Amino acid sequence: MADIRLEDVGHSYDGGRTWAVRPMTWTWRSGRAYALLGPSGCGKTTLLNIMSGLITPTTGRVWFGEREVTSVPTAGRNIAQVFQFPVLYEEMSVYDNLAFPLRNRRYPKDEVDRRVRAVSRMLGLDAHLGRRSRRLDPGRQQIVSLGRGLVRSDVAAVLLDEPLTVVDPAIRWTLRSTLKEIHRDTGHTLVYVTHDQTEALTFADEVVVLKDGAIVQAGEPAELFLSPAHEFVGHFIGSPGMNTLPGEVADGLVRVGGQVVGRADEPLPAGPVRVGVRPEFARLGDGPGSPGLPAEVTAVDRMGAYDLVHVRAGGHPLVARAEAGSPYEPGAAEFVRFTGGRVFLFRDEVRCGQVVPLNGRAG
Ligand SMILES: Nc1ncnc2c1ncn2[C@@H]1O[C@H](COP(=O)(O)OP(=O)(O)OP(=O)(O)O)[C@@H](O)[C@H]1O
Repeated sequence: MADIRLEDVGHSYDGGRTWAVRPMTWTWRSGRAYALLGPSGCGKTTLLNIMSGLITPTTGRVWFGEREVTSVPTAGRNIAQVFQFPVLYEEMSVYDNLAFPLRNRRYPKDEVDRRVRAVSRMLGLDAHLGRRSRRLDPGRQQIVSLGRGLVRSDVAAVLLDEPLTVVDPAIRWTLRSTLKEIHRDTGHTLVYVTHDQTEALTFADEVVVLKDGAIVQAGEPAELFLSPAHEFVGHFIGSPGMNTLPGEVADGLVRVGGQVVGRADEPLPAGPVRVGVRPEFARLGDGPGSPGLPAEVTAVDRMGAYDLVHVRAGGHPLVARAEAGSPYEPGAAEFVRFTGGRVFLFRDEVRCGQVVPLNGRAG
């Protein structure tokens, strides 16, 4: 297996008027499990199809290790692909469907049997191996398709395009951890397309966030949560997502609604900024001294495990997270303190700095 490298790769469906995938240079490292995460229409499937060879990109070159494959069709790329809906031979048994990709590559018979049974066991298909595939419900057929994608060990990559959509939500969690287990076992390079942050964060070693055809940030799940480099990542990841408040920087001070929140950690030209803080790092009740703002509670959502406290701070709505059963009630005046050194400044959606206490380090 080798890295898959996209060199200035972009794709337009309309002769260059708009880009479904904007020209990008990016490497999928061999053996890693990636989630390709983004909203509908951001270019995930197009990017996946460029890797698999279903689409020849409008610009740029695709490399599998030292081999350029830009114009090589799918069959010549040694890729396994799993789609949103089942793709299998309905008249064949589940066993034969799983064995098909191996027999096709002339794996020895006992190796075929060993691999089919290993994948079947992990995906919970043992009781169905002898059944004709068309007799299975669509969810289980999709699990067989997943098995077909994972059964070979010698593929350049396994590309999965929203593979669990038709699977019963109750078993999606189990399947995601099974996929991780299979990944650990085989060391495949996996690229898993999803628009669901939970799916991405629970599955991947690395999450690649795509917006409007461009990668805006890639990193481990914790990094995307704790240190969003782009406003979109702050909003799209987290539940609820990051608060963003319109603010101003002048002489190193950051203000929201005319109130000083804190100081910018590095020199920034004066002008508007957006101040981003996740609900998890917005705490009520402590006095000034760290970055923060006076706030008035407007509503409290009692979520069971925790409370979400809605406030107006500096004239803008903001959500803070509190312990379950917190004492806050609508109308109460509080101070919302930004904790953990995780208040970020954004300009043109891109992070340009951080807010720190007026005198001292990030609080
Ligand atoms: N065959 C096509 N012809 C023209 N435009 C297309 C075609 N396929 C996709 N597009 C457009 O390209 C952009 C990216 O689409 P793509 O399907 O890659 O996004 P996606 O992130 O996978 O979306 P979804 O999650 O809805 O499948 C969208 O604006 C889409 O309308």
